Amino acid sequence: MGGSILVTGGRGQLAQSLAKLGGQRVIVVGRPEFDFDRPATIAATIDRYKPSLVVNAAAWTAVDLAESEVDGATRANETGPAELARACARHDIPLIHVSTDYVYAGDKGTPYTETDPISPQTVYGHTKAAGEQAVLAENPRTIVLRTAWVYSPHGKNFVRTMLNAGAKNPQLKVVGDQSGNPTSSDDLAEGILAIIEKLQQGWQDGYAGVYHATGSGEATWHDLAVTALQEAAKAGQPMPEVTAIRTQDWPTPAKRPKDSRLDGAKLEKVFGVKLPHWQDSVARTVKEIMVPQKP
Ligand SMILES: NC(=O)C1=CN([C@@H]2O[C@H](COP(=O)(O)OP(=O)(O)OC[C@H]3O[C@@H](n4cnc5c(N)ncnc54)[C@H](OP(=O)(O)O)[C@@H]3O)[C@@H](O)[C@H]2O)C=CC1
Ligand SMILES: Cc1cn([C@H]2C[C@H](O)[C@@H](COP(=O)(O)OP(=O)(O)O[C@H]3O[C@@H](C)C(=O)[C@@H](O)[C@H]3O)O2)c(=O)[nH]c1=O
Repeated sequence: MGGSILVTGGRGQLAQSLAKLGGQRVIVVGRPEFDFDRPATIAATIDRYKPSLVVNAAAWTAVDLAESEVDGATRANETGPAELARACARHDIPLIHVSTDYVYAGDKGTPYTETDPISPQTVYGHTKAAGEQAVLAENPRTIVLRTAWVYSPHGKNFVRTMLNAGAKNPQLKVVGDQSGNPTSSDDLAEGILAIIEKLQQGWQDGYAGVYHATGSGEATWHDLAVTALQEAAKAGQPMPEVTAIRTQDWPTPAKRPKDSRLDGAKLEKVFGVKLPHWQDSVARTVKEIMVPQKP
């Protein structure tokens, strides 16, 4: 398996991190060339590039909007990935498909392991859960990575939202009763590249299945906001007052899991991959965001 690595989701956080860190082997495709809303583009892209492995980093990630845009979310998160997995299977191409902590209900009270039952509570979670099942069924060489709370210096993510909000407002309110594992998009990309290196030594049947792949350590959204804003303050941005609020005080169309912490032991055991602690990675990411722009 020495050929190219095809990454879908071109302008997205994870695809951009893989493009940055993966070297010349990585080919990134995005819309309009590769579009889950136009299913003919899926097999056509595989036939065109004939990759040795595919990473599916394309998805509908607008959690609240998915509640009212069920068809679009279903095409991007379920039926599109199913077609992609079929196209890969026809050519024996391994597929790494990225999924989410939002497939869990969030009421377990301790970190989830991969054998715990899933119980999505939102359209986004349902479509991602159905996508996981579909890709695993369509291609026997599929690895599903459930990640969570992804942030990066680019794109739309909670860390950037907080930095922008903190630059404009002296007071912010952020939920402090939802827990999870913040994950740097760059760290996840490094982890995926390490998995691919292992796969290059030969596919083993035991590899197929679901893995948790998140940053080490846990946080509430309030913890994440405070850490990001403290790092920004070190670079000169005024530090706002950040009040921890309850979920019911920040109503959203889609219900977020209360506690979606994921246990990453399986990924470490099978592939030797453990992602860095979120606090270190948030500090690095905020520094990257705060670099003064050249005039
Ligand atoms: N962001 C997060 O916090 C988390 C993400 N994940 C999962 O990680 C993966 C990567 O997420 P991330 O990089 O943050 O996502 P982004 O939202 O940054 O990027 C998603 C990409 O998917 C593309 N896309 C959306 N719909 C379609 C479609 N119908 N056809 C083709 N491409 C499409 C978008 O294209 P365009 O630029 O053209 O709009 C975008 O480039 C996804 O599977 C996501 O579910 C899991 C947990 C947390
Ligand atoms: C912007 C903001 C949000 N919140 C709350 C709302 C919500 O409960 C929580 C997170 O907000 P967001 O809507 O930004 O994050 P959200 O879109 O729910 O993030 C999720 O995205 C998808 C793609 C995933 O797969 C998940 O792992 C997760 O990262 O913070 C505040 O309390 N204050 C704020 O100022």
